[in-house]
Amino acid sequence: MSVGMNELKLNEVGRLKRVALRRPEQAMLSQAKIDAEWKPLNYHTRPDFEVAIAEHKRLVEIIQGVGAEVIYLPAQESLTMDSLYVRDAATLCAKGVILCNMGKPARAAEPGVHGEHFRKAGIPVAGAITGEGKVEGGDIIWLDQRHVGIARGYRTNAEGIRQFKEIVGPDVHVEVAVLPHYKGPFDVFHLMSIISPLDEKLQLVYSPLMPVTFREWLLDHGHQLVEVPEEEFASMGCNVLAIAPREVVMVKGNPETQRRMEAAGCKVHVIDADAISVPGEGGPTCLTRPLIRA
Ligand SMILES: NC(=O)NCCC[C@H](N)C(=O)O
Repeated sequence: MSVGMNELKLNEVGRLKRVALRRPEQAMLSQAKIDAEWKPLNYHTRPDFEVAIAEHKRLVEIIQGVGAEVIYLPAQESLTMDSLYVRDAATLCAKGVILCNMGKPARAAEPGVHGEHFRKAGIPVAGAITGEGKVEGGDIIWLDQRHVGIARGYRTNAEGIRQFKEIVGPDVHVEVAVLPHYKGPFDVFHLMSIISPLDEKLQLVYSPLMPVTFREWLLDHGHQLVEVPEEEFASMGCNVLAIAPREVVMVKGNPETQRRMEAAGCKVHVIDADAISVPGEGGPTCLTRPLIRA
């Protein structure tokens, strides 16, 4: 089936043309807010506000380096500093943005703020996950226009997946990856914790925690896998943002993963992320909500 003229191109690897972010200044607001929130939100350590601002600026420069337009999401009283991780509150379908319904209760207000801002900016909102349905954007990867992977885990439930399928329609194959318990319901463990697309048929994966059916499905569809070594999983080696095909942003401290991606022909930008990624476990994919890709 051909892609209609006004359909969004759905993939996670095309050159970024438009992307939404929220700066630490609007998500974290101040060191006092960070100090009040980091433990209740289950962060590993206390992020430093000034370091976060500097690290985020560098990420933005890299993204703008491929010509992407950056849209900044606003601050809002109802948001916690988890709102830095803008990917999770929305996902996409061919007709526009789908607002999510967060599996982490403390993040419940985020999709509403995304929606309000997108509507004001003229970005089409095509649907929303509601009621008992839970979906977070980090649990969804679009492989192409007609194939999408979604995780069933602690952040995305069966009712959320049912609603997502209804919104994307019968022409899209939705492959469900049932995640393992791993560290339990209070940890953050998304589909994108174990897979990051690098190119159309090239995926960075952490196989030890991959559902067998999902891994086999990728292989059956001709995908090649670059493996993250065990010692680089906890340091977010597997959370890598493609800003163009085989051009990626990764968190520093994962040299073997970097070497393997370079051996697969990737250009790798390494960012310092001691404040914006490591404490809250949100890597470059979580920090960005791509809206338009080539
Ligand atoms: N897509 C992602 O993996 N997002 C990371 C979100 C981290 C945030 N501290 C959370 O627990 O939701």
